[in-house]
Amino acid sequence: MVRQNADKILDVTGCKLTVKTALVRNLDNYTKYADETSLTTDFDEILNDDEIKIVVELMGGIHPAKEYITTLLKNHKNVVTANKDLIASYGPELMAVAHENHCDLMFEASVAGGIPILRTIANSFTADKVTEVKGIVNGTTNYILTQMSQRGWSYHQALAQAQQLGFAESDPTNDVTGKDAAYKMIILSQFAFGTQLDIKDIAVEGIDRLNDADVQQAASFGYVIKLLGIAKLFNNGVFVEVGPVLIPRDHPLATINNEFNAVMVTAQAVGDTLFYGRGAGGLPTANSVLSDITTVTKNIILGTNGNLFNNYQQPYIPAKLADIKYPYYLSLTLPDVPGQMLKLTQMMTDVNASFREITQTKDGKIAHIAIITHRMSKEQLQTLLTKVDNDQSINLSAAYKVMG
Ligand SMILES: NC(=O)C1=CN([C@@H]2O[C@H](COP(=O)(O)OP(=O)(O)OC[C@H]3O[C@@H](n4cnc5c(N)ncnc54)[C@H](OP(=O)(O)O)[C@@H]3O)[C@@H](O)[C@H]2O)C=CC1
Ligand SMILES: N[C@@H](CC=O)C(=O)O
Repeated sequence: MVRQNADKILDVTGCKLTVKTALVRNLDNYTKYADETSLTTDFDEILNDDEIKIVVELMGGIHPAKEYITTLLKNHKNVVTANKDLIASYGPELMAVAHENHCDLMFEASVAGGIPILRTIANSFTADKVTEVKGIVNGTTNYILTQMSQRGWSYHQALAQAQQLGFAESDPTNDVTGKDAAYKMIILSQFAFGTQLDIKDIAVEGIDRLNDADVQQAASFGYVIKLLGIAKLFNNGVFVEVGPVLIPRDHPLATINNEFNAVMVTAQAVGDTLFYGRGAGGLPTANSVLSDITTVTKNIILGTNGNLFNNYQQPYIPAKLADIKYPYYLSLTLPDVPGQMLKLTQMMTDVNASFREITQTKDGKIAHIAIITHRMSKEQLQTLLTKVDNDQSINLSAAYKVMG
């Protein structure tokens, strides 16, 4: 992209960009690039090169990326990164180092790949109050769910293909367990609400324990299951969660397939807005990296480096469990003997919850029950789940939020 769009970049920024040096671990693996850029295994070669104004970190992981970026910023190099693990965990610390050293630290590609969502929230929602950001922010899991439901692929076949296509992280554990989406939701919350959450503050569930039976059951209720990140204000308290969610079939988020991502930002004045695009893959991600690089370049020309990518900072006040309300999908099995359903109904009544839809199928002496509840608070849900957990005969396999 730097080469192909060199003229346009020159027109817009006033600079010709060149990829001068690439840091690699093993020179032998990268000889095919040796003609177009200088390769090194020595980080100091980049650090001490005064001609290099912007360093792009795309190695991933926390270490040594954090140490490299800190050293670079302290040595007045601007940094662009796509590293959500690092920014979610140490973003404010690194941004402070950038600011102190009058450097830019930008990370548009860290959330939703090719969708320019961070700069949009930072610039275009400044004067509005964002009340919710929710969406599909992991391309790998959305690709897996799509291939499983549309092509009948197995989970492992779909994951292997997502790795092959370059969507998955080098270790895909964070993708499938929801941790990658959680990191992205932490960054989105920084921009939307100004708050810095820790991954420990967030309930995170992935698709690795999702049952095909629940996908089918959700479909017969009229829903599609997607791995959704939700960051929402309830009475001004912040609630962030990642997990499988039942989305009504006709909702825009239900139609997002493959590696595509979509982020819905809701704000008081503007209402709902939806941003859609490829959330993973080399070129879409490169577009976001290049948008950061060209922004930093313009700042270098204007002498305006050192402004924070996100200026909004607020204390983190968690939402109260009693305020967080959703309908829930519950999937349970219990012995098909008289009195069991009555017991379950009593447990629901005890926590003031009620059924919106319920279906029962039988498999020998076991009854499978799928329920959609009316809206209930997280506090009610937790009490109900504890009651179910304490009952030896009832086995709960899924408790997912329902949208709408
Ligand atoms: N893939 C995607 O769609 C997206 C990725 N991202 C983020 O972008 C970053 C890169 O992702 P991706 O390209 O998929 O990851 P890969 O694992 O495919 O590539 C990482 C590269 O970094 C190199 N590397 C790792 N550690 C070092 C080191 N210590 N020194 C030098 N080189 C190193 C690896 O080299 P080697 O050949 O030696 O292994 C490899 O070439 C990650 O932070 C990821 O989360 C963000 C948005 C989308
Ligand atoms: N592994 C990530 C890549 C982009 O962030 C994903 O699948 O979304």
